[in-house]
Amino acid sequence: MSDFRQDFIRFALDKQVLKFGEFVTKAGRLSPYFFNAGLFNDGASTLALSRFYAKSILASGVGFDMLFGPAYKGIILAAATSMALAEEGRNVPFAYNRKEAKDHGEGGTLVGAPLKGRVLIIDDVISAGTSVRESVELIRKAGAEPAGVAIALDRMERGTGALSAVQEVSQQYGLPVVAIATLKDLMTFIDGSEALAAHRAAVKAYRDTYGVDA
Ligand SMILES: O=P(O)(O)OC[C@H]1O[C@H](OP(=O)(O)OP(=O)(O)O)[C@H](O)[C@@H]1O
Ligand SMILES: O=C(O)c1cc(=O)[nH]c(=O)[nH]1
Repeated sequence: MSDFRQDFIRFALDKQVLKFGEFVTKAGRLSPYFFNAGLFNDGASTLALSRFYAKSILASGVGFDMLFGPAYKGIILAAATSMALAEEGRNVPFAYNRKEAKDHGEGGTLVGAPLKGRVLIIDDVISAGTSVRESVELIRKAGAEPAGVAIALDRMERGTGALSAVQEVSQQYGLPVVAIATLKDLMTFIDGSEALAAHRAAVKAYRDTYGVDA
């Protein structure tokens, strides 16, 4: 595991964004861990998070001309990541959408830079892939080209079929999905931590039941 992925897991645990316990996922599964990106909720943690996104995007080599953040959580993620990319010498425009169309002023659902060229979608997690599907439609409708999806944590678990939602998105749209860290990275981290030893068996059992191969 490259260092920034390990650092990201440590950071998410420190901020209690990543927690162990018993959580019900959107798919109704009882998960021994949960990632709540809404808890990156101050300036310092958002700055650190945005730098992790920028690192993983640049390390992936994915080509893109601008960022798109789906409402609501994607909005802050796209804005913050654009700042971290600018720090790295990549100043790219960003755009986002409103969940409900505005019927006065400039109107519509799209805000920010005009969607054009290769657009990288920035979100926290992919569960069923709904948010990505909607983003791809918006981007194509505007005459631009989806370039990929950047997320924070890939849980690497099956959707309704044999593939994970991340793999389905990749396959269906031919888009690379770039995650700062994956369940595999989390398991490597747990294996190296005595303090987390008590959670090892539950996470492994969950992966054995619902997981997909890397
Ligand atoms: O792959 P999916 O099934 O779409 O699930 C993932 C999406 O769900 C959450 O957003 P949500 O739509 O709940 O909106 P929010 O950003 O306003 O919380 C999350 O931020 C992703 O965008
Ligand atoms: O599957 C989900 O609903 C889910 C899992 C997770 O770890 N984090 C999240 O925001 N949603």
